[in-house]
Amino acid sequence: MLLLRRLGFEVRRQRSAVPAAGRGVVVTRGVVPAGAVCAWYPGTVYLPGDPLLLASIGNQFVFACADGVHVDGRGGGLSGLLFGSCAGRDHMGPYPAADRSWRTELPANPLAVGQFVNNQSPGFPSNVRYQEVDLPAVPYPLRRYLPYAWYRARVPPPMRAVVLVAQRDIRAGEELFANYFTVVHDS
Ligand SMILES: C[S@@+](CC[C@H](N)C(=O)[O-])C[C@H]1O[C@@H](n2cnc3c(N)ncnc32)[C@H](O)[C@@H]1O
Repeated sequence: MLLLRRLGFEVRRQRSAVPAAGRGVVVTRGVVPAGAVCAWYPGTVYLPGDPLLLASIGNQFVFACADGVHVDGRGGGLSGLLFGSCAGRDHMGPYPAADRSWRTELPANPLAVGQFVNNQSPGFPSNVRYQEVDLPAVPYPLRRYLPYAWYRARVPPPMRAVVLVAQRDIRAGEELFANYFTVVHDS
């Protein structure tokens, strides 16, 4: 409801319209205007060379950025444990280092569901695109809202984020589809 009031739309995980594709992300209310950020792709962020092999086994949620950085958006299993561990390691005094709730069915940031956006396919053309964003130094009191943790300790800013941007107006009832092989990088 808050999302609808603030942004004019709401997105949720739901069964995909694509047969056998599992769940996807659907606009459930309002309209996502063209150019709006409509989801975040959360996860543990791996720099090139970081050991992702074990966490990537059977994992459909590893997002490869154009520069060799990877975001592991799987909320369960080893991936989920690693995210919790890295976020716990980076906790600073009273300030959580990250929003850990994206791994649950009720993420505190309702936009942190981008890892469930399905790939375009015949009859289901893409209506969103991935955009990599390098966030400048985020003050500690605000990091609790970010669904990201570095795998590696003590990585200086910027923090990598991946968001999904609407390519056109997307109306209630429509599912979000991306092209898994197209990424835009902005610093
Ligand atoms: C990042 S996950 C997306 C969320 C996934 N649908 C789920 O329910 O967990 C990517 C996986 O979703 C499925 N998927 C995505 N797009 C698809 C499509 N167009 N057709 C069939 N399966 C798809 C594939 O199994 C793929 O490996």
